[in-house]
Amino acid sequence: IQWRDSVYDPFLKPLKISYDPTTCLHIWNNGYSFLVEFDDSADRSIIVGGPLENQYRLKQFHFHWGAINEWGSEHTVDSKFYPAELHLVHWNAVVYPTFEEAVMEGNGLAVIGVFLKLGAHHEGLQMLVDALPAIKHKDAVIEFDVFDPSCLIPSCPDYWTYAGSLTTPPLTESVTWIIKKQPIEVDENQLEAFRMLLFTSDGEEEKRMVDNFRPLQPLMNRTVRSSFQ
Ligand SMILES: NS(=O)(=O)c1ccc(O)c(NC(=O)NCCc2ccccn2)c1
Ligand SMILES: [Zn+2]
Repeated sequence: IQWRDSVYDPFLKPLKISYDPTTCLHIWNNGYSFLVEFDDSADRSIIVGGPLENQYRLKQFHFHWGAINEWGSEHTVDSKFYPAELHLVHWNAVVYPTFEEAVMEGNGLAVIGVFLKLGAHHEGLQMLVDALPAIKHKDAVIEFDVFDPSCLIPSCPDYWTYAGSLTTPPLTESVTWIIKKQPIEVDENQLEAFRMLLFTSDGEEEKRMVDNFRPLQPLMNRTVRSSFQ
């Protein structure tokens, strides 16, 4: 994202986020990141508005991070990397019967990206951090009863939005990206906790889960719109 090249779109609406914390199911290590998954069998945790034509259901959120604080995010702002980036993944259950089908279609997914910057301790994130030792290895999963992911979303309503893809295989061009302008602050211990996770299963030679971000890709002829002037 090059701030000066983004185009203010006055027709962009505020993003409306309504999450039900009791839809939280479990937290697990999938060997690429750690993710918190939600019950998406009904419209209980949804987003609507912003650049979106339909409402989208929350399915999971996960993070990408670096081995050191100099990099880790999958988006940059004026070529600046953040040490980590949160992705809240939603799918268009109005139009598609399943997430798997939505993944293959242009208006199938909406992912909210939130930058993490080094700073103050983040109380809401600490609940996740406290669970990480229990899911150190690939395929480890623990129950996670109640968690409200809106505590991880900055209060400032400003965002950039553009049409993009999944950042991991299958890399399908099905994502309306909504990147929040304001980062959330987390402290060094919290970032270090992410870096204690492993890509590897229990019993395998340990490989620390770090640098699980996709390299920057060319914007080509895409326009990034901003919801703010
Ligand atoms: N990183 S992202 O673009 O927000 C995103 C969102 C929802 C997704 O299902 C995926 N990708 C995904 O689940 N891929 C299947 C598992 C996998 C395969 C290879 C690398 C990482 N993860 C990525
Ligand atoms: Zn992601």
